[in-house]
Amino acid sequence: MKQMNDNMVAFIGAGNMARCVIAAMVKAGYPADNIIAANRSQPKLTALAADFAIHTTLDNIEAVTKADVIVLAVKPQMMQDVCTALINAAPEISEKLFVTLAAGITVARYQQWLGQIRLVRAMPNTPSLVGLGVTGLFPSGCSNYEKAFVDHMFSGTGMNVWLQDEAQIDHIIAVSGSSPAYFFFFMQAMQHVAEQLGFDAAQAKQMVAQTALGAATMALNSEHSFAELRAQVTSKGGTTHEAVTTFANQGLEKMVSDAMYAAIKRAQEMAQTL
Ligand SMILES: NC(=O)C1=CN([C@@H]2O[C@H](COP(=O)(O)OP(=O)(O)OC[C@H]3O[C@@H](n4cnc5c(N)ncnc54)[C@H](OP(=O)(O)O)[C@@H]3O)[C@@H](O)[C@H]2O)C=CC1
Ligand SMILES: O=C(O)[C@@H]1CCC=N1
Repeated sequence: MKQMNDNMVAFIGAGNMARCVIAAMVKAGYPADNIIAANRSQPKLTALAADFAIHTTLDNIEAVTKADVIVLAVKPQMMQDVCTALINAAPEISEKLFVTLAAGITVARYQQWLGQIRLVRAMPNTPSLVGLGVTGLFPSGCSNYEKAFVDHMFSGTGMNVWLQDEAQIDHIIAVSGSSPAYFFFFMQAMQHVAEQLGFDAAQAKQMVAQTALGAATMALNSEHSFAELRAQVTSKGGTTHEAVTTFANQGLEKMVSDAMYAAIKRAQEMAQTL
């Protein structure tokens, strides 16, 4: 068995999420020399090589042939074509460990395309880029060493959550995979109003992001529930009460619930159709 950091990890697809995971791995001390990224076009590879000194190639087959661990990081709609091309060109890769980042593609589907592979479905999120992500992990057919390796591989992304049931991957998409976008949307709306109120764009963005960071840091370091932390801000008869009541009256909780269930429904639909 190799030492963990001696495994060669190949990313197939070098887009947003691959970059986030690679950044987290390298920052956590994974040797850049043992990471290779393949992409169908050059620009993102050039940037990854410049930023992290990893190996890169335009040839997916070259990457998987060199790898011990193959990370599938293309869009779900591309996945079947990519997997089929890989297995046809290099059937021996079915003995390697696979990790997939894709939403909405089940273990059963990968097995149709690639055979009885050992696979971890991973669901990271973009804050992995700064080591403050959450990654859901669901293993299928893996050894304890392989699970330990994947845990190690994602340790720099932030927080790993191992899942017992494949359906929970769709749930973690709603809770943490997609949710950075919810917070960015909320912050975008706040920035817009801050600008209407006369703050310049850069200042408004910084004030909103700093407040979000402060609130999240308080919550992470506090025993209090979100409701209790909210109560600490909300003076009786004061300004916060008016703002929060406006959210409540306009159905914020239902809107959040509807949005999260819509994300889950979409993942389930993708699992039926891809
Ligand atoms: N973004 C996110 O927040 C999250 C994404 N995911 C999952 O991660 C996966 C990737 O998403 P994301 O990084 O956002 O998508 P991107 O579009 O940013 O990245 C996909 C990359 O795949 C490349 N690509 C496409 N076809 C091929 C091919 N045949 N061979 C090699 N490379 C190819 C694209 O190249 P090119 O540059 O030429 O287009 C692109 O760089 C998805 O399956 C998604 O479900 C999971 C969790 C969170
Ligand atoms: O939007 C998507 O489908 C991907 C999966 C989770 C975040 N982005």
